[in-house]
Amino acid sequence: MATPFVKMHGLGNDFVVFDARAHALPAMGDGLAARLADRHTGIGCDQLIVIEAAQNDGDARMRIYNADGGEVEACGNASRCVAQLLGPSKVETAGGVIEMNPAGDGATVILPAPRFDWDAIPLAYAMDTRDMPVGWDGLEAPSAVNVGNPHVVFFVDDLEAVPLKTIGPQIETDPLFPDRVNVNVAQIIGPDRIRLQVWERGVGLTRACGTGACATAIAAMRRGHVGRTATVEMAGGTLTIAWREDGAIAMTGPATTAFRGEVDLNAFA
Ligand SMILES: N[C@@H](CCC[C@H](N)C(=O)O)C(=O)O
Repeated sequence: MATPFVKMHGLGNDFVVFDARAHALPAMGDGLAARLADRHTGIGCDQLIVIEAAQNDGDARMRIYNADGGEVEACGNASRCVAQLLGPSKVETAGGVIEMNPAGDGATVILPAPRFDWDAIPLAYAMDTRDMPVGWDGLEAPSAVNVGNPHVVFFVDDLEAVPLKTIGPQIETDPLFPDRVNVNVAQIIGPDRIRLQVWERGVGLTRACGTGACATAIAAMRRGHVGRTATVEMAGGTLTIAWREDGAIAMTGPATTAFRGEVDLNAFA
């Protein structure tokens, strides 16, 4: 039986979105999400998104699967895409409730306040998460932030000089991060401008990472590198991140529908 999906992206970070409220879906665990995400033998995407009925007071629930098939807590770029599909709403995720405010060809989404406690990242043992006394091959003293999902952020003078494709997977799987981690390498290029490259947990290098942009901007604000609003420039484009007075994070940027299709999920079982 054919199941409809929407192929969307936020700045080139791409998603296959299913609406399980309208069409019953098989469980995405057990490798189904990874098979659908495969760019050679599946539909192809960085993350697979399933919209479900809300479990609490929200309007819907969003479940997120990385390309490796692992279910994760948050996805910033997919949140803006889901905002386009659902309209103004509150959406439950494993990383907290996200407020969706679609506008034009994009959205502003409000993420819960960032967490900095070492065991909320989580890290394997206690340490200062603003200036962590750790390093890997020249990448030193990062910050760690949980914005629904775990991020480590390195500030460097020359982004191009960092071999993130090589060092990203080493840091992602370091025992310091028991849930693994998204690895952000950032260069401050102005009082309110940051350049960023992200090695995403469970995916690899992506053209943009919404939660990475949030985590990086928050880490830069916490260190006093930028003010309470900053733009974050990535290979796929730019997001604006504001750390609001109430502690929540507002992320603004585009959300694009590439095409709509149908897939026989039995073929991927
Ligand atoms: N692309 C995303 C992040 C998706 C989840 C991440 N790879 C993780 O494992 O936490 C974004 O736009 O935030």
